[in-house]
Amino acid sequence: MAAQSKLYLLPPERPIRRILSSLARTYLQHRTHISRGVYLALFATLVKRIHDAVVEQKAASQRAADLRDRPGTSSLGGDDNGKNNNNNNTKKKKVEINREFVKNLLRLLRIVIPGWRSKELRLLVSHSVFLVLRTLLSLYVAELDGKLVSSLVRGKGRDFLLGIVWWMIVAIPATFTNSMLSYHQCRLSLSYRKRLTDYIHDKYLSNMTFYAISALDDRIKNPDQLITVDTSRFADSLAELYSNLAKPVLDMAIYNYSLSRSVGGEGLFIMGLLVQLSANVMRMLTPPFGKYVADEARLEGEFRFLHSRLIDYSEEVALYHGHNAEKDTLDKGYFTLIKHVNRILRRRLYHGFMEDFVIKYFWGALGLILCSVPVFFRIPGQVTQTMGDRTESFVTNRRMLLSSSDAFGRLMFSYKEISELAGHTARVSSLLEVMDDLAAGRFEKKLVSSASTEENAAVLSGRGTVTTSSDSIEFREVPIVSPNGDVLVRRLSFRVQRGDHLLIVGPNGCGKSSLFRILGGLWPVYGGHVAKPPPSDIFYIPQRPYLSRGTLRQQVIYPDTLRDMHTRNITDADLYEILATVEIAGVVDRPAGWDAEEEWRDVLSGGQQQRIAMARLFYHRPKFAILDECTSSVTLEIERVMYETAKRLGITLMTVSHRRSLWKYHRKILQFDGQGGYIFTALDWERRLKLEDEKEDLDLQLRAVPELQRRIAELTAT
Ligand SMILES: Nc1ncnc2c1ncn2[C@@H]1O[C@H](COP(=O)(O)OP(=O)(O)OP(=O)(O)O)[C@@H](O)[C@H]1O
Repeated sequence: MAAQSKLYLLPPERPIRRILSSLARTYLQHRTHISRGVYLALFATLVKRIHDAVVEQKAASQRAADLRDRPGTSSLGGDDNGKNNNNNNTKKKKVEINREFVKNLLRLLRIVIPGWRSKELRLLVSHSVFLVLRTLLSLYVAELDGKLVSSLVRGKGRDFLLGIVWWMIVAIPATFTNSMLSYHQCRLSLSYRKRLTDYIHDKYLSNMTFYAISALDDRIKNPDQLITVDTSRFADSLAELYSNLAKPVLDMAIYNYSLSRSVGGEGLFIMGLLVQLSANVMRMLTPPFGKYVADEARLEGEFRFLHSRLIDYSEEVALYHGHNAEKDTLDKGYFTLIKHVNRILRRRLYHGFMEDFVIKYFWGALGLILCSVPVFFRIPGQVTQTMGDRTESFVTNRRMLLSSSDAFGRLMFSYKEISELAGHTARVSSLLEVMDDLAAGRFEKKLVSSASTEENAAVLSGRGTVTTSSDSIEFREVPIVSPNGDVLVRRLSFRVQRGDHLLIVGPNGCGKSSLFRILGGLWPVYGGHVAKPPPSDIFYIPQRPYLSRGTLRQQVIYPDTLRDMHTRNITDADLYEILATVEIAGVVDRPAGWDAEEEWRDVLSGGQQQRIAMARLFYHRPKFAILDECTSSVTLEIERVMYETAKRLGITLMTVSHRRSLWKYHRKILQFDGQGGYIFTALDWERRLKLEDEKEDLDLQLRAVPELQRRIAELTAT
């Protein structure tokens, strides 16, 4: 053993060499104990770091909980009786590889890999099997390479040829493994995306989150981009990272083990330290790529939104000849995006330069030094004598080292990839977090200055109640408050029973539509009590009717499906009759009839769209209908037909309109003055019309007075 542990230094004459030689001898005598000590120390450091991290994580969670529980920073309730969160200090989150990232990533991982028996885990396992297979094959190829070169150096043609045959045979499983690896990566990415999209869709389309996210909250500007693009990028990045991390880690472990056997564990350890040191320096100099990625995704989303806005309003913009103004807006959006992308490119350039220098050249030199160890030093337990053996060991070691340093390089590069994953994780997590907050009734919106007055703040801190089993609609002392804290009406009280057709009037922006948003459960109730029938008994028709994607039939029965229609025993002939009532049955005469699919918003005129919306009301026959300026584009005759049919079907109408022609269909009136006041009373429409006519006459006469005075003055002067 002592003889084996002898280290030969060439040449060992000088005193310093002698000291080194005796030190080496002492080391070799106690080699096992020293190694155990070093490994134990490393293990203790690792345990301590993990313990510190856990303690700090707990403290951070406690701090976050304290902040959330503090009065004034969170709101109560959900759906109908929540209230606004007045916390305007929207946190600017840093995108970094920190505990927050790990926490978010773990949450997303639980979504994309929901359990031990999930398809995703099975895919990961088989992916890992192929990863191990590939590393083992590469190891075998490294040894084969060494043997081939050794046979060449020794001039053994038969061995060489045999080696080549093996080389070709190994190529078959090797190439298959490579293809399977990329196949698994793509499958994993797709599965992750599907899981995440399903999860987000479930949340986004429940509790009216899709409405609240844009109307009641300021934090997410473009949920469409987050759901479509960022989710996909996160899935790609996660699937890619697994192979980019798992493979190099595995490679490094296996290659380093094999290398340590031929070049000695000490050399490898020292080299590992040097590499770690330089890696730390590199990490410190690495720009925050995660934040850059998140910012780029946000800017891209904003730029896309500007384009989709132009498409939505193309007709209006074209009629205004607003293309130059729109071009300015688009150019500005694009410029901001490109400026950011250019900044990232420049950072990548400097970073790439540093990375290449350290990884390829500095670590390459270290590798060569390491490979030379068996040539200049005798490693305990190794017998290296002939030129052929030395060549074989050098070639094998060099190949393994190249693979190992390539693996380490990839691990280093993967720091950048992890940063980018942190960016995608932050984006997707922010969406999930906001959706959770909205579901719990916590909103963050910039408030108007008037919201901070004492009186308004008192209104905003209140909380109302809602019941959904009433046969009438009643507001009892309910404040009308816009999402940004503007108190439009302090206490509104009225009651509409079935048959009490209600007309709502008032100046623009006084809160007429807001009343319906509160009634529909879109806005929170800050006080008083709202009693209403269940949602299925109230139907809403806006001024600009919503036309969904799908067939003509689906436009009339929306949001019912074909199956719902059949359950209700309604046929196409019934639908035709409904369309005939509002004089729009002609649309069915298209070639595909009821099954015609078009972008209905573009192919129907404004008036036709309003008629379809009215037909929808007659199909559903609810107990109450909210008609928000929904006849503004149709003739008085069609309007008459619409109102009379609705009343005949027993629908109680709540109309917002400035048209006098509609007064006669209503019994009650709710009149806002635009200053926060209102009158709720019976509507004697004939008397009211007469009074309005009289008032208009007097107004006209009053307007003529200055002209008459001027004329009298002229006549007096002459
Ligand atoms: N999502 C929103 N976020 C913030 N403020 C809003 C929102 N929707 C409406 N408001 C504000 O609430 C106020 C009342 O709006 P509302 O739509 O109820 O007016 P309206 O009386 O129906 O007016 P009009 O006759 O013009 O339709 C307006 O000042 C408007 O700016």
